[in-house]
Amino acid sequence: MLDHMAIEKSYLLTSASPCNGFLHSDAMLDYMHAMDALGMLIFEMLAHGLGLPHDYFSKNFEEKEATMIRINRYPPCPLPSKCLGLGSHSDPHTLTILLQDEVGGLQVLKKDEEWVGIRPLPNSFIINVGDTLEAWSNGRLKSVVHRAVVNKEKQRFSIAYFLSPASDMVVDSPSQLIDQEKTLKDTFLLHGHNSEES
Ligand SMILES: O=C(O)CCC(=O)C(=O)O
Ligand SMILES: [Fe+2]
Repeated sequence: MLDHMAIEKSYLLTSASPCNGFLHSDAMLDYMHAMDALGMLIFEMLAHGLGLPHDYFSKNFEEKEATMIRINRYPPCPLPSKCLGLGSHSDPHTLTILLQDEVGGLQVLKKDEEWVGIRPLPNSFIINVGDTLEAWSNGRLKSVVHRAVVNKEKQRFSIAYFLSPASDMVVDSPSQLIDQEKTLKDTFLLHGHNSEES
């Protein structure tokens, strides 16, 4: 079952992570399959909202060799302002489905360059549009810049599932999303933020 999935594990700040048992487990594979299904549903809703055929995005995700999962662990830090949790970045993929625990630490950069904390909500996912989907939608969907900060008391976990189409697929904006105001050139004007992570 693993052969069509690329699994990347990343333990931030430590290599002694209690996540080890989860990797390669049935629970992990079940989780990834559930995220694939949720991702396709979201793609269909986005396509509908953009006036595109319902499978416009989702039909490109048969190949999953570039889709990956990452488990992030952020240990507590006595001097949080001096610690790098996960630095400022946008996700380069299409969609990120992020599950975070109750600790909190995710922040999003608003247009006015202010960082705002994303309060954890029980039983919920955070869905990020990535750079590839921003380009694919000719800039209609925005890839958001975000980071994760740490705190003094509690360790924090998050699980990020990054959906990607086949790695050799040419991402081309549909003609329905190109007009006088949104010329195709805009597609390539992705914000210059660093996508060093993910
Ligand atoms: O841990 C978080 O809340 C953010 C994780 C993230 O942005 C990532 O893994 O790309
Ligand atoms: Fe991210």
